[in-house]
Amino acid sequence: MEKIIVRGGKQLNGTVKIEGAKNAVLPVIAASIIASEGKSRLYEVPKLADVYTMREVLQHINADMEIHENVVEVDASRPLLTEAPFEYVRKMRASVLVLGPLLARYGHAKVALPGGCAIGSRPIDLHLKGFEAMGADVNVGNGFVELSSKGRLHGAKIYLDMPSVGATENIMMAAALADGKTVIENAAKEPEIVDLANFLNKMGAKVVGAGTEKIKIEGVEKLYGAEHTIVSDRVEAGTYMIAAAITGGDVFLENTELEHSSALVSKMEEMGVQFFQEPNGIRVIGPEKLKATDVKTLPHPGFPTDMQSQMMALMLQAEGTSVITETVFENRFMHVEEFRRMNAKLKIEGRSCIVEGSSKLQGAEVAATDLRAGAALILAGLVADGYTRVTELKHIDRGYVDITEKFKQLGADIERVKEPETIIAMNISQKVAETEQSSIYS
Ligand SMILES: CC(=O)N[C@H]1[C@@H](OP(=O)(O)OP(=O)(O)OC[C@H]2O[C@@H](n3ccc(=O)[nH]c3=O)[C@H](O)[C@@H]2O)O[C@H](CO)[C@@H](O)[C@@H]1O
Ligand SMILES: C=C(OP(=O)(O)O)C(=O)O
Repeated sequence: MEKIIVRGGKQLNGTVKIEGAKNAVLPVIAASIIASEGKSRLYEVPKLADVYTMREVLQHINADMEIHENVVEVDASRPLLTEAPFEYVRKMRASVLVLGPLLARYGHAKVALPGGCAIGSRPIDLHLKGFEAMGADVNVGNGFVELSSKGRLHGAKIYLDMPSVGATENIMMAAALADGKTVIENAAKEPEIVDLANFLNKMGAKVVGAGTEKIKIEGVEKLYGAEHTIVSDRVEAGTYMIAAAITGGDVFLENTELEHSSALVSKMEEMGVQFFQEPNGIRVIGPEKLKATDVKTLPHPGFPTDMQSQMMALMLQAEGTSVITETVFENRFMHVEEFRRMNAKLKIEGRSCIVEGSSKLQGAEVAATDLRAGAALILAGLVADGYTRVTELKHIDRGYVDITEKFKQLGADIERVKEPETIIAMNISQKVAETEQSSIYS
């Protein structure tokens, strides 16, 4: 079994490069299969497990996707299959984003229904409501959702009961090839939605209003391959902002901008953290003492749920009591139990978690329950006494490129080890490791 082992107590300083966003690249790759002519070339693609899963999905349906370092090329000009089985959806829910493109291009799409996951039940009813409004027949059965339309989809006015990111993306992609005009009301406003709209427009689509609550799409007959640079990952950036803050360090985040992280930055400023926008990135300086604050997760531009667990790690070090309220997902507090294993004082009341600050965190063996929870446990490990061993790294690998190397470059005592090789591979503070060996590996 692989583990990330962190020894707390190091202040982080230096520069870290932020990758292209996972939540932008996945829909953009899905959109690239709408192009029946020409290749798409994508830059700043993060080398994440999810990107490789997306390649498996594309290869399964007969599209060609090549990854060369941070550049991805997609050629979907051959006839495609229109079915994606459960093995991909199980690994990565974003596989459902091929529904809109396949339906629009072929009038048929069949994808395994995603189940619930560690953060909630996550239905796709709003995606289906949108497709139905555009003229698709929707059949759900035997663990699959099957969509079909007689001829081209038609434009429609679609109101989303909540601003779902995935539903907005799927509907936008389907509407790009539909006959007539589609209007999505109460659309999601995330920067990743804007990135997808920009890519679709480069492919020949006519999308306006992305980033606002009303998106208008005038359908066209054909889309073409296009070149695009993926927007930078605001959640990866936020994770390193918290790393700087929690260790009282000074970190420069290259390839990111404050504008996409306003809610997080405001909250961290309230806690005493300083931010400086510089030409090519953001400098973050942690204070000597952090102040408590309260946070409620909301759709963008509200505080992102994908930063909730990392924020909890930071609040555990603040002076005073903080409250986090999770409104986006119904069950995104699985990390609370893991933090408690590190001696954190946390109490869940309904959709809120009361976080007692100034915790003397202790290293422990803890499991990443989802990708952000995994990152949050590493952050807590940076300030805990002794060694924190984080397991279930497959979650972390879905969302973070080279997380161990990046933290090490900033000065953290951190290693990723395979269990049998643990003792040999550990070169973190070798002397201390030797003296504490019995407690670390017991
Ligand atoms: C690949 C990707 O981009 N993932 C992000 C995306 O996920 P995802 O697109 O799945 O998230 P949504 O915005 O769709 O989900 C938000 C809420 O709406 C509910 N819902 C959603 C669709 C639907 O048809 N019915 C319904 O009830 C969900 O259960 C959830 O409670 O946005 C989330 C919210 O910012 C982020 O945490 C994820 O990192
Ligand atoms: C929940 C997340 O992703 P996904 O929607 O891909 O599970 C995330 O990125 O935090």
